[in-house]
Amino acid sequence: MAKVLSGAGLRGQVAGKTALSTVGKSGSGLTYRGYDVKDLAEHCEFEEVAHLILKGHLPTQDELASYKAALKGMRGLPAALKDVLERIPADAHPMDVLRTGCSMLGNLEGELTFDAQQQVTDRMLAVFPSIICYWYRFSHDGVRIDVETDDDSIGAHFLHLLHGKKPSALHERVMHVSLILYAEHEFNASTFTARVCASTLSDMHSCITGAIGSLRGPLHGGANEAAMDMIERFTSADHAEQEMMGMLERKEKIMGFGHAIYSESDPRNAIIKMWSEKLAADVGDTVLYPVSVRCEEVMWREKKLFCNADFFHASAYHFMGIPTKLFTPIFVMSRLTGWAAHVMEQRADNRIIRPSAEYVGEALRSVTPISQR
Ligand SMILES: CC(=O)SCCNC(=O)CCNC(=O)[C@H](O)C(C)(C)COP(=O)(O)OP(=O)(O)OC[C@H]1O[C@@H](n2cnc3c(N)ncnc32)[C@H](O)[C@@H]1OP(=O)(O)O
Ligand SMILES: O=C([O-])CC(=O)C(=O)O
Repeated sequence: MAKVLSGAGLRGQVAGKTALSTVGKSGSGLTYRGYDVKDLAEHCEFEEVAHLILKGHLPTQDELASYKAALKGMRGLPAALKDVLERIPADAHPMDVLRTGCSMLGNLEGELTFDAQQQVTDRMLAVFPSIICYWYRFSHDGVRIDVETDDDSIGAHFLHLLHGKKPSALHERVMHVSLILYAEHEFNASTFTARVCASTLSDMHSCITGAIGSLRGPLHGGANEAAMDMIERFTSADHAEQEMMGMLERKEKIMGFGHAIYSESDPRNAIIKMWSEKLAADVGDTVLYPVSVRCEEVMWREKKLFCNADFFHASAYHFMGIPTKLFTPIFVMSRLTGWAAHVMEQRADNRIIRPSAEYVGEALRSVTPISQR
């Protein structure tokens, strides 16, 4: 049964055109430029998908090699950006760090004309893992890390900087899958933020900085972090069930479940769940994965609510030793591709986005002089 899309939150209203992805179309849950996300997650590396989304086609072997080499060469941080990152306290939220980092990059290496849009996007793609890990390691471990690794991929670069050693092949593969799953999703809240900003003919860094702010909230990208905070409180599957029933009775919102567009499942869930199970076996987990599975069962049985892309990302990232507060920044490292491609698409056929409001305030009245109020 299709979800009824109407009501508040602009639900069900077409707000523009896109050739980038389809969300919730029957027969293919999610496609990027016509390719099923399942197919992409099975056969591709994230950089191939980034190339597809940003440059319009899946790369050849040579194109991929030169794209990766170009990205590898752009991982370094300007000194002024390092200075800024070193001043941000350890208890800041990493999403705020990334928002500031992106904005500062716009001051140092601004997009002077739209001809530079691909170049500034590639630079952000290469440097976001460096920004987040440089700040994290400096503020938490007191070390100034060298961010210019020779890792083959963005995901491996991130894990290498975070843990100080090259990741295993399994972890690198999971990062590819995760970044592919998060890369693009039509007119979600953060992408729409980016498009609204783009429609004023603003610069790429402003569009992306705004989108990071929208992704941060727990109703959107922040749900992977919120889901982890919840599941790590549960000591067993039975305990999870008992607590979930209480939360449902109290009508609490349970993060990582439900979706604005999908009605019965999020096609990304089965994929990340399968990798979470593999990682659980790899680390010998006997609690977190069974807890997560029970949460999924209870929510479906009680409310017909299903896991969205965020829920099994929580356990998967945890099994790879990633601190919970870095979960949503990983989403940014990936969704940047979708955001930037939407900015480019908006610019290519632009009209300022400016809807109307239904006025529900006071009728016309006159101002009483301040002495008489
Ligand atoms: C990658 C992503 O951004 S995916 C989304 C990540 N966000 C989350 O996981 C946060 C939790 N989920 C939610 O808050 C919502 O499901 C959203 C924001 C994703 C979608 O919101 P909406 O489209 O407004 O949800 P929808 O209209 O389907 O809600 C129907 C009912 O189910 C309830 N519901 C929806 N999701 C949940 C949930 N996770 N837990 C409990 N109840 C829920 C709603 O409160 C609503 O109840 P009501 O009719 O009594 O008011
Ligand atoms: O589409 C949405 O509303 C949220 C979502 O799943 C995403 O942005 O990946």
